[in-house]
Amino acid sequence: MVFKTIKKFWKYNFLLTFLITLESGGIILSTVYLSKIMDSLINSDKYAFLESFAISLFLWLIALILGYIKNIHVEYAKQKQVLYIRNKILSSISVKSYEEFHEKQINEYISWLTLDINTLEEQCFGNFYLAISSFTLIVFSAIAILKFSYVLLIIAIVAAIIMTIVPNRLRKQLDIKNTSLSKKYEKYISKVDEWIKGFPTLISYNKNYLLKQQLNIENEKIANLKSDLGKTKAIINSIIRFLSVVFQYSIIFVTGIFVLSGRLSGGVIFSIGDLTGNFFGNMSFFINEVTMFFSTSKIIDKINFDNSLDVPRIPLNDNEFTFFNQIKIKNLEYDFPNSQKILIPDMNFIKGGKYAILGKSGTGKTTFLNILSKNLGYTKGTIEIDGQNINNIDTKKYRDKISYVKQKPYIFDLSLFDNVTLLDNFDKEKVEKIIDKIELTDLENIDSLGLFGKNISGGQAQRVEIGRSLIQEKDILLIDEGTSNLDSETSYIIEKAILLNPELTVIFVTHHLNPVLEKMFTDIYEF
Ligand SMILES: Nc1ncnc2c1ncn2[C@@H]1O[C@H](COP(=O)(O)OP(=O)(O)OP(=O)(O)O)[C@@H](O)[C@H]1O
Repeated sequence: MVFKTIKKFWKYNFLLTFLITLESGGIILSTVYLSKIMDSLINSDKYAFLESFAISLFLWLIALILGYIKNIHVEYAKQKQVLYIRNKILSSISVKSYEEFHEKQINEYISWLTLDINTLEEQCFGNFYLAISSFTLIVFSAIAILKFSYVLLIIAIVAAIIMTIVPNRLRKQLDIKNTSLSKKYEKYISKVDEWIKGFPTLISYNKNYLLKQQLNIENEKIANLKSDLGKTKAIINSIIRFLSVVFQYSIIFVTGIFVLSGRLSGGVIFSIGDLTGNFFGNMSFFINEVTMFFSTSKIIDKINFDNSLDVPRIPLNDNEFTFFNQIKIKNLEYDFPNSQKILIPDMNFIKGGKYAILGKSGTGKTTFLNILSKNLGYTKGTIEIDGQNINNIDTKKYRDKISYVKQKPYIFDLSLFDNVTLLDNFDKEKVEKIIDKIELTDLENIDSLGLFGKNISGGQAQRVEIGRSLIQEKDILLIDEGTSNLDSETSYIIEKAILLNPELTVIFVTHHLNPVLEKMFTDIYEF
């Protein structure tokens, strides 16, 4: 994904490589002029001294200006590319079905969008531009060294090869450790989320200490992994630095011999000192940067981007789906991955009918509603709507006809209005009518209901969920104990309003069937 991104933004990257190359050229050329400055001093040549001094300074200033322009654009290009990957991650999540989404822990997704993307930004893209800069400095230093003596260049090249090969095995270890740290972070976020959210429960059982105890176990694991990773990085760094010092001194030694034997002028020793410093310094930077670039670019590869291709998935059946007559459930069975089996009784739901589903806890009522709303796919038995198996109906079109009030309502950190409309453009009057119907007018002026509905009661949250499904005006309404937290008077008012809608087909899972409303149901099924 990282390479694809770099390719996609090739114009920026090409421009930056060009700027970096010019900057590096300026730096190295000014260094070459150092030997000229020294030679002019040795020869007491005033004019040559002034000329080479001015050129060297001028080249440095140019390199500084180019560096400034480059730095600004590096940040811009980095952000563009990170934004692109963020968007790709969001697309890959957005196209997931209910089942696909639940294959992973929710916090893994959060980790992709926070920790992983930050690692990419800092360590991967950051190192990419640094590596280009180091590489161009190495190449220009090599050319400059060649200008003085090919023997010196041969030593430099041999050194470069050795420095690249020696810590190779350690580099592979670094890859593995980086990937396992990223996975550990995903689990860590899950744990933090789990125990922080559960803290109010811990308080009421006087078990506050569990928060520290449980999270400290994870903290220690992360700390150990990080220090282990740091050790590997430090060893690689030290090996490269050691080799670079050895080779740098070798070159200065050989240059010294060449100067003493008259093959090179005395001033060269000054340039060669800087050039080898540049060559080996940047060689060790380059190796580190490339190592980090490759090891962190793999972090994002665990995300399956294939499903986020810009083309939409091909619908199973392109025909508009309309519900005319009846839904038939026959021999339906659901097997959970842990081999838990749910057997669902045969049922018929006629259009406009009102149905109650009763049954003991754990008998599969929620599972059935999840299958009927196409959240879960089924393999055994059939669900037919007007004779058409729902497996053959395009999921999006199917959901345009069906609303599902879940057992546990989810409230966003938005106003009541936005929570009901889910940011859709509904007519204001229509929304107000619904808010009135679910008896929540007193919440209308609150800025936000709070994350997970922390500013409202459990019963109010349930009513928001009901309002959300009613405003959509779908043909079929599934309710999973949607009024269980309401007082009997409010639940009576709301249930009655729903049951009085002649167009709506209602399938209502409940443990508290109101005896007065019982006669309004077309049929009652028992699980
Ligand atoms: N993701 C899952 N993996 C494995 N088993 C599950 C999963 N979800 C539910 N179950 C099991 O399936 C059974 C049916 O659960 P379901 O939530 O459908 O029951 P229910 O009738 O709606 O219960 P309640 O009335 O308490 O809401 C339960 O025994 C539950 O343990």
